Amino acid sequence: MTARLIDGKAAAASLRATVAAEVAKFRSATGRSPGLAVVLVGEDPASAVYVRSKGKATVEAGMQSIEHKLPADTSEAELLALVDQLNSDPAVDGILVQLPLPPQIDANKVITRIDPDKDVDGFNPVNAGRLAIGLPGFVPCTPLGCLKLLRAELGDLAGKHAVVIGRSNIVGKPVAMLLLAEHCTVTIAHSRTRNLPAVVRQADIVVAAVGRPNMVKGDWLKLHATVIDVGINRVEGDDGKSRLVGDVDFASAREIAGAITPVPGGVGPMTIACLIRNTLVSAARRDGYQLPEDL
Ligand SMILES: Nc1nc(=O)c2c([nH]1)NC[C@@H]1CN(c3ccc(C(=O)N[C@@H](CCC(=O)O)C(=O)O)cc3)C=[N+]21
Repeated sequence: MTARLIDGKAAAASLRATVAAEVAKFRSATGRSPGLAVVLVGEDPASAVYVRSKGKATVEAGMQSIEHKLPADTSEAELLALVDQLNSDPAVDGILVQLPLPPQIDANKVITRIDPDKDVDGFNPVNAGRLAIGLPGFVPCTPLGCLKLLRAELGDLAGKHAVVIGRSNIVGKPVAMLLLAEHCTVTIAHSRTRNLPAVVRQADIVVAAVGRPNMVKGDWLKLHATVIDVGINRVEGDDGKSRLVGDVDFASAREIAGAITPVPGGVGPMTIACLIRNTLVSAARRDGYQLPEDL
């Protein structure tokens, strides 16, 4: 039997509709709209596409989108000054500085400068620390999207063995922290892991976030494992056209997995839905407004 497809596009549409309904209530209660500031430095075409879809999702949810496009030669000091200005702007509830940044700018410095209580990306060290020790804060959007898909698919995750492949600060580490908080047994595998297929074969849940096209093969999987593919790799197909593939070899994996996310249409759309979710959560916290617990 082939795996169930986990429809991230549908789950994202549903989360976005829920957020939009809550934004409408927030607006009538407080008289203002949540605001998300997105900062793009330079003109990397992929980043420009993402920033556009974030802006569109923000407006569709009834929130205010504040876009700052800066030239590629912007200095670190100029970007830090903009972050300071957004930190102190009461209309701004969320700040996202699109990564990657040009080489003259130290991304860690910029991320650290964002007010942790406006850090809807959850990349500031304060929010990474809050997640690690179980305090409320902002959880990075892609990991949160993965968790929401897993909960919808599996329900309670307690006791499941999750193998996270990849240890980045933006996906691997935070997704591992979230799964640990859900009482999973968590293994973090990476490029130096020995006998990766044997490690992955132990997993009830596989989260692949390494950025290597089609790396995880079907015969690495335990029968009926749940597979979350975070990879978004642009590759050239047999027809010479470019297409998106994940970190999981979808064709072989779907024959063994119990459920699997496609690429595109899996985790990606959830990332954006969670961004607008985090922005609403930020606005609500800043105004002392009560949202439903399970948003
Ligand atoms: N500060 C910061 N925060 C981010 O969250 C952030 C970032 N920088 N830099 C770039 C990555 C990438 N990212 C994606 C968002 C949506 C899709 C998405 O919607 N993907 C669609 C298709 C996209 C397509 O067709 O190109 C899908 O997978 O179905 C993918 C990737 C957010 N990022």
